[in-house]
Amino acid sequence: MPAPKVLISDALSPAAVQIFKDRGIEVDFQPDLGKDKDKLAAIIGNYDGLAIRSATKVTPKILEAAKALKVIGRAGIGVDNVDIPAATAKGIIVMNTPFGNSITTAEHAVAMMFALAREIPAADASTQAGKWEKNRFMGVEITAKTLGIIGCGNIGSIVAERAIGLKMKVIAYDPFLSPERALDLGVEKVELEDLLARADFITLHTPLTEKTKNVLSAEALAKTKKGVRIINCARGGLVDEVALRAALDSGHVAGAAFDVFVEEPAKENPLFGHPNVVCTPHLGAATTEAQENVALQVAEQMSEYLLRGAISNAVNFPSITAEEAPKLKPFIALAENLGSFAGQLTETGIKSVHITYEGTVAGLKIKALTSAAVAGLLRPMLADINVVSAPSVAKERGIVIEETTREAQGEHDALITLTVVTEKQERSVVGTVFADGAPRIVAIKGIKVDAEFAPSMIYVTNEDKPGFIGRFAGLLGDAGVNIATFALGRDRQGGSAIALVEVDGAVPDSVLASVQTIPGVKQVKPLKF
Ligand SMILES: NC(=O)C1=CN([C@@H]2O[C@H](COP(=O)(O)OP(=O)(O)OC[C@H]3O[C@@H](n4cnc5c(N)ncnc54)[C@H](O)[C@@H]3O)[C@@H](O)[C@H]2O)C=CC1
Ligand SMILES: O=C(O)CCC(=O)C(=O)O
Repeated sequence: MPAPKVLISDALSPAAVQIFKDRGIEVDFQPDLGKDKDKLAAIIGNYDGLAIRSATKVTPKILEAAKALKVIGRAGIGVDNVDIPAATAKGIIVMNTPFGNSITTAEHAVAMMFALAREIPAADASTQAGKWEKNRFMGVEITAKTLGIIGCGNIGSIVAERAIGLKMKVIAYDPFLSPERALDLGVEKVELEDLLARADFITLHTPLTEKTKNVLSAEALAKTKKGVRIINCARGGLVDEVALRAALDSGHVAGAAFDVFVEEPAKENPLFGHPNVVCTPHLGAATTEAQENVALQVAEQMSEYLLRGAISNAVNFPSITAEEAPKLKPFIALAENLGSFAGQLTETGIKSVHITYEGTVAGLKIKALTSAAVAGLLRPMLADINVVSAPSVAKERGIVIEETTREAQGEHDALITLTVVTEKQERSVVGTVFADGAPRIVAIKGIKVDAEFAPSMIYVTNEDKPGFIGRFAGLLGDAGVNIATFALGRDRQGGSAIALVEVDGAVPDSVLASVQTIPGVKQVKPLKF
């Protein structure tokens, strides 16, 4: 197999290039390419991996051209420059490095707080202009002041720890912060209104979502304490920039320090030019240490995925370690084939899917297996589905998915049972993986069989009556269709029977129609795996 190829289209630390090379991955380092979307679209089709920071915008158009792309690695935290639903729909794993730049970004927020409190940038400019304006710059102490943190996750918590060390009182608004964690951090968990009314400094550390957009709106700003200072080192759009400018102009807000802007690169901005505003060009993560951390980490993660199938810090797929990947592989194939078997027999809307993992397979990453089963199930109906996109597609369609794990109960060390409930019926199929690594079907609708999945198969359900096998084999023989393997099962003598037959090549419709006329035959279905 040729070595995978990775494109680095942003200014990552060169440490990443070395990691890829050391792992035997071909790497193309073009740090300015991300800014030229047409050039990126023209060459992206050649790569298995794309490593980026924030300048590269991975749009549906880029993804459309990315025919071989398997993984996008963001050397940083925010993945808002990647169209995740579009990448997911194409089965592309999107990874980030959730911790590598947190300390650095928290330190930037603290630096911005000091810059505001002591007007350092303006005082620096004035001093270097030879003005020596000792009386112009009257700062404020931060000791004993209240810091309001909006979003107390990785970065917010580090800011909280630092601020407590600086003898500030820290209050935090974060609906997902548990009371125990707040207690551990030594912060007071409050509602937004309370934070707005009490904070002397407010710092934002949430992602930009529908809920957090303009969390500091004109209305919210009006509820803040007069003289408040606001710091945003998270994402542009968390604060209404126009409303903030008005609050600065009126003197209600004493200062604002912004690293991130609604539009970036920010060439013009409502905040620019105000004497009490400090701005940096999205430098939160810009330290040697952080850039080295995230570059090394993203290169390691992408290499592990491309070479060993291990997934970590993916925002659109469960994590799988390099040790788990080879163990999972045959069960992923089994789950996908069981799903495909059920999907090919399903002709009405699917209401729910129940998957039972039994024995050793119950100890594996069942989320990944469920994704594979659902992808197999929906593929006969939806051509573009893949293991990464399957859960979200199922959710959009209102299909309920349930998983159960339990210890081995019968003769097999590991079993997967897939039960699909449609508008008309319930169908279940059971499979295992034998020691040779080949996935097999071991029961259908409660009837035992033993068959491997093959590229071309015929599934027949019939009444268990003498003569069926002879006639069936005769019809196939007369049509020149060779039978490779023949698996039979029945619930009881004279009851319901099934046949799962592997044939060489496709079976003409006319032959299937003839099989359907054999007395006692209920259903005949060609299957492909
Ligand atoms: N300026 C820069 O260069 C950098 C910016 N960032 C940005 O900083 C932000 C925070 O990053 P992390 O702390 O790593 O993320 P995180 O995911 O660890 O923390 C985010 C926190 O926001 C909270 N949150 C979510 N919705 C909320 C809401 N509606 N109201 C209040 N809180 C809410 C979450 O519960 C979570 O605790 C991200 O947007 C990230 O992209 C990160 C690194 C560098
Ligand atoms: O790569 C950068 O400089 C931006 C970092 C950032 O915003 C993030 O990690 O979310």
